Amino acid sequence: MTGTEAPRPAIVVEHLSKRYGRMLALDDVSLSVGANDMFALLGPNGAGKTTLIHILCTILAPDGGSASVAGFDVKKQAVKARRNIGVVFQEPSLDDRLTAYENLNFHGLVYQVGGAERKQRITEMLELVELSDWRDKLVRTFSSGMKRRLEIARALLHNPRILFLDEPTVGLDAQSRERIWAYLDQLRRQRELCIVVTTHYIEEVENCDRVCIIDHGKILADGTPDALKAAHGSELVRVTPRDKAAAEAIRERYPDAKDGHGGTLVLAVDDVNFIDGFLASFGTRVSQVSLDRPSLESVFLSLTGRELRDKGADEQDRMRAAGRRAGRR
Ligand SMILES: Nc1ncnc2c1ncn2[C@@H]1O[C@H](COP(=O)(O)OP(=O)(O)OP(=O)(O)O)[C@@H](O)[C@H]1O
Repeated sequence: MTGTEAPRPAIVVEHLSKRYGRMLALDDVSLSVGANDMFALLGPNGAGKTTLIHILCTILAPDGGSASVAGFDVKKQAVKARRNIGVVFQEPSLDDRLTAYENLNFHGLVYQVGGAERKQRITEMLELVELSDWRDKLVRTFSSGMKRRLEIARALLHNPRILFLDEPTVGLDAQSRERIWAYLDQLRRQRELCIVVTTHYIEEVENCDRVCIIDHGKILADGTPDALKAAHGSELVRVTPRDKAAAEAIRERYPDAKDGHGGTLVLAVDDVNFIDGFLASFGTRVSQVSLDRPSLESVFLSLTGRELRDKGADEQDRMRAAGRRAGRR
């Protein structure tokens, strides 16, 4: 590459579509991701994130459009594309009966990483995810967070150019989630690596280079967190009505009020005097009022008309985590 050439994107997606029967899971999706980008796909359950990741990982064929990863077409050059990617799937895929080392070693063998290099990479990757002391322990003795970390180590073992992580932190406690993001940050500082991560935890994507908001199989917005906030964000006032009648009265006065989580109502405001006016009318009929600065949450709300973290998503998280625990038994 000469100094004047633009770097090649790691991922290029053009007019991609995918159906499951009558359900259009991806609807004319186009995007491109830079070689060293941390790119987040943000959307609620069922938005189409996993479908997109599965197509990019070559395990699902699109119905229309095209996609390439690391310059290789996912349909026509699937094997080459696969060599350049590492994947952490939503569902755990380690062999519980093997040790951490054995899981990584097996992966290295499958990807034909040579003996000496394999050993060195295993040591490095275990260090990265702080599991060196657990190298020879059976994976079934690991916590969910440790398993996720080991899966990240495994996905990186063959030195991929692109790392896909499908909801890597779902069902994990706050501390484990933070650690996973810390490893991803560290990785990007060490080497050129494109990281594509799906999540429905809005607070996790604030530090990504780019965020792509997806819902019902369509991309609604794509940009840096700051650009998205500038273009679509507004201040949000979140109120908790004391009772049903209060909620109805607020809705009547503010027909654009959206349902927030925990029975709250969310109002997008652009008038600095809004709260004074609101409290004058409803101060005695609400138990709580809070003001959120423009955030990705408000971006999501203004683009989709609802909040991302709804009760259903929380419930699904709990069920998934419970399912994983049951799977371990
Ligand atoms: N194998 C399948 N057969 C039928 N419908 C499917 C299949 N896989 C996904 N879907 C449907 O396609 C839509 C997109 O699903 P997808 O899993 O890609 O979404 P997602 O954003 O990853 O959500 P989640 O976070 O719940 O995984 C959903 O409505 C889902 O129910």
